[in-house]
Formats: sequence, C-alpha cells, structure tokens
Amino acid sequence: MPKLILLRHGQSQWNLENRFTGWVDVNLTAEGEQQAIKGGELIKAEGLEISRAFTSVLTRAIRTCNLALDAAGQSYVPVIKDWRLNERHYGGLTGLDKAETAALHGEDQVKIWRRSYDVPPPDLSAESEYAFAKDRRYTGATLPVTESLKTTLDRVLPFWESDIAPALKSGDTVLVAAHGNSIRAIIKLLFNLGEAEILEIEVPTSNPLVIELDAALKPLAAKYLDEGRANPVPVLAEHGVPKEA
Ligand SMILES: O=C(O)[C@H](O)COP(=O)(O)O
Repeated sequence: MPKLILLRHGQSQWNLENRFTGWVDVNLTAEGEQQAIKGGELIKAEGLEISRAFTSVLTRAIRTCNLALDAAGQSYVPVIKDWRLNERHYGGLTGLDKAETAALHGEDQVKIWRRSYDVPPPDLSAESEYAFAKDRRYTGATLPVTESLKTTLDRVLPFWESDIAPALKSGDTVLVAAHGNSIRAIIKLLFNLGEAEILEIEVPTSNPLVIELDAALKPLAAKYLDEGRANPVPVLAEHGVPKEA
C-alpha cells in the first residue's frame, strides 16, 4: 500500500527571526537541524522504508531531507529536487519582519496575505535584492512574482501528477520534504479540502505526517509521528490527522 510522508523543514533562521521568507534561501538553525534529525529517527522507529524522496530547491528543505534520511539510516534513497515544491513565493513581503508588517498594515491585512486562499501579497519588484530571475536554479522556469496558496497549488499540481503520484501508484513509500505552504497545497489536494478548510491547517516543523493511501491515492489513515507535538484538527479528525499544539 502506498505511503506518503510529508515533512516540513526544521526551524530556519528566518522562522526564528519572524521574517517573511518564501523563496529566500535561508539555512536551518541548530534547533532546526535537531528537529530534522528527530524527524528521521521517528521515521526509523516507525519502520518506514522509503523508496524515493522529493524536495524543493531550497537549502532548508534539502538539508531537512538529507538529515532525516541519514537519521533514518536511509541516506542512499534517491532524492529529486524541484522548484515546484518551494515555499509559497511571498512577493513584496519577502524579507520583511512579520510583526512590523502587522504594525504597519494592520493584523487583518497581514492575516489576509498569510492565510487567505487566493489573495496574493503585492508583487516582488524586479529591482528587489530578493528577485530570483537571475538565479540559475530557476533557468527555463516561468517565475511568479508573488503567490497565494491557490497559485502555489497550481504549480505543485503538475509536479505531483508527473512525479510524486506515479511513484506512489507503484506502491512506493515516498518522502516529501518541503515547506509549510507547498505541503498545505498537497494536503488540500489529497484530502479534497475546501478553501475554508485548508486555512485551518498549520503544518508543524519537521514532524513527519504519514498518510496511508489506497491504490487510487485516496487517504485511508494519517498521523503525525511526534504525537506530543500534535492536537486533532476537526476537519481532518475523520482521517486521524492531528494538529500541532
Ligand atoms: O515563508 C515563510 O515566511 C514561512 O515559511 C511560512 O510563512 P506563513 O506561516 O506566513 O505561511
């Protein structure tokens, strides 16, 4: 039976500093590294044998993937990296302090930018120090200048269909080490959640979410491996999916 392990990266430097990160390539903190290792140890303790791993082209997710595979004793597993698993592009908010932005624009506006389904933040200017067009990891890609959760899902979906779903359909156990919002996009897709329902889901850092699927990739059961950091989310309770405390 296919199994999908969704793993959000461990704490990053800008998670710690409370800055809008999106596609900026910040590293893990020492605590984030430990979280990634713990995620791998939980995968090992669960006896999960991973056939393939997928991650983004951002260091915090790649390192989480590698640290978790090492800790699980499975560093030999092939890892495919693709920008379509990147975090949601935070547009003109990229690099800003989240609390300062709320003080400037109001909590309500920031909540809309962070958690509405289809309202993107303002565009990132081409002159910004964070503009990604010249970054060679994106050569040939049509790059967004901002993204909502909806447009994040729009670019995760083709990669899901071309690479991740076929691996699962062949019966593999698949690890996806990615980001809060690319993982929320996959959860919305898999559990067929509505636009309001997905807004209730917060993905905890580096707490493996293991989803058992049937042959048509319909979820049969799901659980976080670090149950001490999880509380039930009403909307997913019927699938046994808990939420971080
Ligand atoms: O990109 C970021 O700043 C975070 O990784 C996710 O941010 P969010 O909690 O605002 O979705």
